Amino acid sequence: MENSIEVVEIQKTFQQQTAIEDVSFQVKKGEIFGLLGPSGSGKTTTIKMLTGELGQTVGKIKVLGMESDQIGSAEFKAKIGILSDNSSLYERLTIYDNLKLFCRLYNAPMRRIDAILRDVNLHGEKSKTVSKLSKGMKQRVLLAKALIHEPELVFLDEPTSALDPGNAAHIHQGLRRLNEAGTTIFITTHNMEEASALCDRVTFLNHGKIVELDRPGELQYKYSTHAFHVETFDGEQLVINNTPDQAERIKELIATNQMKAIHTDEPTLGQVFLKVTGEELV
Ligand SMILES: Nc1ncnc2c1ncn2[C@@H]1O[C@H](COP(=O)(O)OP(=O)(O)OP(=O)(O)O)[C@@H](O)[C@H]1O
Repeated sequence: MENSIEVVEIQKTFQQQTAIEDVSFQVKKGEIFGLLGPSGSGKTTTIKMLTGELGQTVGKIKVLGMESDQIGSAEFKAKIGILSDNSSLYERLTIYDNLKLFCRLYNAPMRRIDAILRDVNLHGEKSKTVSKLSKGMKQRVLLAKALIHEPELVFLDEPTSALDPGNAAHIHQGLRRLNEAGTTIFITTHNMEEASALCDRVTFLNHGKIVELDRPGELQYKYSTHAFHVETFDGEQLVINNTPDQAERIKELIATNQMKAIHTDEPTLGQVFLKVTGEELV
């Protein structure tokens, strides 16, 4: 399958400090790929290198077939969307007028505005002035701005960090629809539930290095003890190994009507991160 992003052994050093060290990965076309890591692990630095805002100190980056010398060009910018800390809006204009300006800038059809406003749950608020919006509302307008020109690849740096659970869920739905229509999505987050729910594959970044990369379900399986946690009607909590010699025990609990509940021992993605790095993802 074609790759939208190819990163080979990159390193980024700021003065004396190495922020990214020997990082390699590929993002397939049409994938939702999550870059996960705690604060300071290098997520934003990675996005900035992928979008041309920062150059890498060492290594090779290819995005949508373009190499470092073309990354950041007008042709490149027309094909990607970015939501980051640096994204900004015209505070004195309304939501609608902001999006109208960005439509003109990107040569996107004006009819996109209503559709994108519905996706970010702001259709009823389009006449409001940006300076009067809450942080979460501004974040949603910024997301609309990143997507207005229907880019084939979008970079979203913590897209739902300022949102309440209802609006985060609405954005997730919108991102899934966008992805189903063919857009590749590169997302950074330290929200493990968001990553599990959205991403086809995730990579864990810790102190600037990749420590895992796989499908969320595969990582959960890999770091599971594969035991069953059983609760009986007597209130007993049992841990039974998933091995052939333990099958009789489970059969007996069911046959004697003692089995109240049974769960597998799959860790959450956050617990996997803790197991891999010894650090909490906060
Ligand atoms: N312009 C810069 N100059 C010097 N150091 C920098 C610069 N930008 C980032 N760093 C350092 O690089 C490391 C990675 O920072 P980065 O912002 O990429 O982390 P992050 O994972 O995005 O964190 P957060 O989740 O808090 O946004 C940090 O130690 C940070 O201090």
